[in-house]
Amino acid sequence: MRLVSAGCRHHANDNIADFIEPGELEQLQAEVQAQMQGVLRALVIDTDSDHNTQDTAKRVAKMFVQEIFKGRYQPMPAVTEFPNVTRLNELMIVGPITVRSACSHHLCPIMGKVWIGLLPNEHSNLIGLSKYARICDWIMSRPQIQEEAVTMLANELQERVQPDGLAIVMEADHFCMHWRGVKDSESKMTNSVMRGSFMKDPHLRREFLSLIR
Ligand SMILES: Nc1nc2c(ncn2[C@@H]2O[C@H](COP(=O)(O)OP(=O)(O)OP(=O)(O)O)[C@@H](O)[C@H]2O)c(=O)[nH]1
Repeated sequence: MRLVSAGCRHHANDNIADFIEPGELEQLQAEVQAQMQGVLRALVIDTDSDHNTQDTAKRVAKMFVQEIFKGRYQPMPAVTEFPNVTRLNELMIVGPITVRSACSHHLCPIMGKVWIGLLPNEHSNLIGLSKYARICDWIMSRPQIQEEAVTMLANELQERVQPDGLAIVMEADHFCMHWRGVKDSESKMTNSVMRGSFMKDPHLRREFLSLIR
């Protein structure tokens, strides 16, 4: 309700941490548990006598809220920014960072890897290496589609680091294609975002792409 009156978008891959008051996340998880119990009932699973599913609704609610979709409910991880004192302006690459996400359409897992390339300038902020993986995990721990996930990650890094160039490549397995539906277990999705000097300079782009192979 507060989200609606504030005009705040709350799509599957949006973060709503600013609207969660202390104690509300526990209430939200309890509501997910109750609704999940209803889903199991609708699936005609006798959770009273089936010892394997007695606590499934509780486990699934905890998994959604505290684990696999935590990037919707928790604030962005703290990121310390350091000034670029030595004026680094060479290509740097972080990766492969492991990606664990889920597709917005079927809530099936997306498992993959991300590579991040940055060309800082003297005004850029440098952030600790582990923070790339933390920010990535925060963005990916939501129901996503891959195209929007890489754009969200790029926007977040652009804002923090303000580099001259930013490149992101993501390669992932989509279990909605492997496990169900078309059942094509070999195909992967690869996409990229190239900004600033990676867009303008084909040599830089080639150097990045050759180093991540
Ligand atoms: N573009 C894009 N599509 C995705 C992503 N993850 C899953 N999908 C696709 O989203 C589509 C959802 O399609 P629908 O036709 O509405 O659903 P469906 O009938 O269950 O589709 P099938 O998977 O073909 O059985 C499927 O083709 C999925 O493969 C993603 O990250 N990006």
